[in-house]
Amino acid sequence: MKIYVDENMPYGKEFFGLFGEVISFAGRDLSAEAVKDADILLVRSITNVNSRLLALNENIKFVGTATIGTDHIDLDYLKQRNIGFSSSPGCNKVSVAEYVLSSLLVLAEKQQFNLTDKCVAIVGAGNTGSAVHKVLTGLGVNCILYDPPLVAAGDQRTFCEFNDVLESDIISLHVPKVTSGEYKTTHLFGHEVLAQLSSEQILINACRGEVIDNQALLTLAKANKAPCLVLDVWENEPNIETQLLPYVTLATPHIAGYSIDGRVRGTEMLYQALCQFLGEEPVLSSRQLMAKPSISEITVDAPLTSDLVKSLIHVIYDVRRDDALFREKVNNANGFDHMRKNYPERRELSTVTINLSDKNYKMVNPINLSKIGFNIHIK
Ligand SMILES: NC(=O)c1ccc[n+]([C@@H]2O[C@H](COP(=O)([O-])OP(=O)(O)OC[C@H]3O[C@@H](n4cnc5c(N)ncnc54)[C@H](O)[C@@H]3O)[C@@H](O)[C@H]2O)c1
Ligand SMILES: O=C(O)[C@H](O)[C@H](O)COP(=O)(O)O
Repeated sequence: MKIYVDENMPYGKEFFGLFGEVISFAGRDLSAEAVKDADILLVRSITNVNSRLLALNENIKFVGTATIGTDHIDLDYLKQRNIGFSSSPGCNKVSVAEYVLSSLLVLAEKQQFNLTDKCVAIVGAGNTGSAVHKVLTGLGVNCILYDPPLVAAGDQRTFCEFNDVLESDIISLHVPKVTSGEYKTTHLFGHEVLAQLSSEQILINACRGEVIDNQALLTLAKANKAPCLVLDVWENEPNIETQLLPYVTLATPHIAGYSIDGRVRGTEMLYQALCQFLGEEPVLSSRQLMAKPSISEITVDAPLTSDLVKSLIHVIYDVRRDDALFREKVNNANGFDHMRKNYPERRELSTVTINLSDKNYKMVNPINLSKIGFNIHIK
């Protein structure tokens, strides 16, 4: 069996080599000719899988994407051809939440505000939106949720209206790319909506670039009328509108979900889905493959103030590293993809145990370190 696996899928050879010959490929330039003899095709978000890519292939049985988003896959076409499919829902939701958390801590420090005085509107309350909700409420931050499809589906949580979103101090976007229909998300934040926001507000996009009209944003930014921006995703990646960069406070090349834990989880979820598709029992897990994190324990001997909690989070992940690297590399040839391909190791907070005394832990109310993601060991 020939299994074509994107070269940026960690442990792809280890997991998928168990089924047959693994052929790795660069995701952006995959051609129909190159995959014409694939039995299994495993991609990331940068490969469009459609009738054009699979036109020369008569054997393909299964397509998988090690990502949450599926907007690069023509699911109707796969169904028509009876090709099995799996994505990796939720694989990197914690990584995205930790990206948002780090970004807000950086902005609170830079602009000298207290996050617990702010209201965060989470647009899209699925896997990533809910993970963002969990970490922020773990810090004691007030959040509201906006998600009309979930309201229509009977989700019992409390949801707000779009007007409430526009009035929030901070807006964080977590919707899929949907190009048509009642719940269309492309240019959900177009000129008219963006023009209603003020420079006092913060707008974070860590879902898909097309959810914000980047040209409208640039026009408003040039007129000093844009909100404070955190952009991980952009229209037309990797050929993004670089004129936007000076107006973006934290800018990164679509790496919010790039903790190694999240990326490996994506591969492992595909492995499990493929085992199920082929009727085989899984024999390998990421635990057997992944290295121990370089920091696995931190001992805290003082009362946990919010400043100390911020330092703990930033020891593990500080988005300023990625923002600096991006600004340094973005104008090089293939700068956007180069940084994604060579992304420095980043672990999730759950790989770290915080040792602290019962007395010091009680001091952190209303901060809940476990909800934020750390393991806690009370001495
Ligand atoms: N930057 C990154 O690295 C990164 C990582 C993971 C996911 N993503 C993107 O984030 C998206 C969301 O991921 P998820 O795991 O939360 O997906 P999900 O499917 O679990 O949740 C998406 C939610 O958005 C809601 N939604 C859909 N249309 C909406 C609309 N018009 N208005 C408000 N809500 C709407 C859905 O009802 C759903 O609850 C993915 O589709 C992917 O594109 C980006
Ligand atoms: O949808 C997702 O899971 C994310 O956008 C994912 O992190 C994108 O990473 P890529 O597949 O482009 O490497």
